[in-house]
Amino acid sequence: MERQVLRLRQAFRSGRSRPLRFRLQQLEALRRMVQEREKEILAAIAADLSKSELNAYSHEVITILGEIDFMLGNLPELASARPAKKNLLTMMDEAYVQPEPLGVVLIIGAWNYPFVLTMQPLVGAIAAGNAAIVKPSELSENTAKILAELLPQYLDQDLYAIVNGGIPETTELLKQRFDHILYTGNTAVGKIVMEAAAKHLTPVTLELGGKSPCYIDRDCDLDVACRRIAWGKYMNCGQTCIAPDYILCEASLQNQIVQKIKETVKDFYGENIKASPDYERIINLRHFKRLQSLLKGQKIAFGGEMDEATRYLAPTILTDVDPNSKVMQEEIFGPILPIVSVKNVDEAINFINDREKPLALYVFSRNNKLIKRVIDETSSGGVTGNDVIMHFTVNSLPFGGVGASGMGAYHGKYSFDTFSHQRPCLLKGLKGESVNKLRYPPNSESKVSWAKFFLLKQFNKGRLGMLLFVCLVAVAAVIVKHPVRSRNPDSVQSSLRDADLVDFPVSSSPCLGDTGVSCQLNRQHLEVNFLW
Ligand SMILES: NC(=O)C1=CN([C@@H]2O[C@H](COP(=O)(O)OP(=O)(O)OC[C@H]3O[C@@H](n4cnc5c(N)ncnc54)[C@H](O)[C@@H]3O)[C@@H](O)[C@H]2O)C=CC1
Ligand SMILES: CC(C)=CCC/C(C)=C/CC/C(C)=C/C(=O)O
Repeated sequence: MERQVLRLRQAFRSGRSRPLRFRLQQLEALRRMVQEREKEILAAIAADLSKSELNAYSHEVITILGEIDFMLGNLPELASARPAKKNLLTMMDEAYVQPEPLGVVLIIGAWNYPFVLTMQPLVGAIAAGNAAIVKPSELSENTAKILAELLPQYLDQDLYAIVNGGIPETTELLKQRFDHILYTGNTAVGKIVMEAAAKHLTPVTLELGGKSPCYIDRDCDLDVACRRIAWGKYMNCGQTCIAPDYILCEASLQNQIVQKIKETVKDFYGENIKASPDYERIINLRHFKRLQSLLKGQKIAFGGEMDEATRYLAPTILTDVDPNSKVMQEEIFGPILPIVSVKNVDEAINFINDREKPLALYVFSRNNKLIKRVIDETSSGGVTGNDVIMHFTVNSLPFGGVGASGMGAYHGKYSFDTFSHQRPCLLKGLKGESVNKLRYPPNSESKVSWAKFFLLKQFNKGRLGMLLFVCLVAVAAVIVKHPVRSRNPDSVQSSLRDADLVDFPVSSSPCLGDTGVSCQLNRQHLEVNFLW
């Protein structure tokens, strides 16, 4: 492992991954890989999650193609330096923020969307100019295998590597020094990753899980709400990090919701759900048994059928769920939908705030004010109002958790930023020492006042602004000097001590050219003396 990371680091040091042209070529190669090897990729995802190839395409491949296209279209702008605002002391200088790659990054993916959760971060890492190691989940072994086969055929092998294996391999990888780690998976392993990263002071993005609540208001189109919730809950057999985990609603709505979701499930998957190509299976026996145990002692209002041999668990709804029961203590990550009664929206808000911050929050209502209120009075990684999951698909929105549901974010521009360092650059010339005097020792009250004047003023108006500024100073000089002199010339003259004067090198202004003009500013009387 150590050697592999070293090899990538050497390739990164060579500077090969930095030029825009190279990054664009690699992203195009990745797109070619997805297009040319689509069949193999879809077959692998389908095998891992008992998913139809059509669903594998719409759940995973579309997102990656969209992300690559976004980067190809926006990379020149994302990677270019951005001019920064300046203060009076630096107005003659060049100030900008230059995004730069971090170095060698590690991407650890989860099994539930095994292609998108490894490839989408990789697109960001390549776009930002990094070298990267990708570690797919061992639980989605077919996708892990096909990625190990395909990535080296399309991408630069010295810069991008794939490591397959289980906990021992990941543990070994985590001992190495990386410049960033993006991990997707459960919270317990998230802590392991963060602890390992801390040893090298490596920054982390943690894409974790949690229980994403779904509040249904009394004033709502229940048909629409239930259809959308059923789609997001039972997609991928509930194994979606941002699936609505449970429903909060007034007790009077419970039976209608059960009825409407039941009808929707029939519309979606037919009478024989087991035979539907659109209904997936639980990833493995361990997760199947975990889900089975969550049903113990619960009132099953719908579903509940299961088949251990094929790891089939029917779309299920639990009613009158006790908030203290096991199913309400951990992320469900399966097709079980508990309904918990609350008296009103206030109780729903308190219920949410009494628990860890979730990865997603959903609110259904005709009343936009109520939706905004729930958003304002709670916290979550992301929110969709009157739908579920869909904020994930908008790549101009950052995707990530908060609190226990994670830290950092990615997708689109946010991926680029996650894998970049925003480097502040200030380029000064070697002239202007007369102004610099105010920061050189020995210090004085006067210099501090001038430093305040120069540093606390922003100046970003370009050459024309500069000219205007100089004119203003000149006008100020004329206006201030004459009236003050005529009122009390002695006090002005006596206050013109050396300590109060700062040379202002107008002559170094590019807009004035080398005129030899400079002026002295007197901080106490706003006096300007031109020295020709
Ligand atoms: N925020 C997000 O974008 C997403 C979050 N998730 C969350 O992920 C969870 C499901 O994924 P998991 O079952 O955790 O996936 P998993 O079992 O595939 O583990 C995730 C990764 O962690 C590694 N890993 C596992 N145990 C480890 C250990 N002891 N030390 C080091 N590395 C280890 C695995 O090799 C794998 O690459 C859910 O909680 C879900 O909500 C899932 C998808 C997306
Ligand atoms: C056709 C369509 C709008 C599909 C939506 C696909 C989608 C958003 C799937 C969820 C993706 C995902 C990676 C979830 C997760 O992180 O668990």
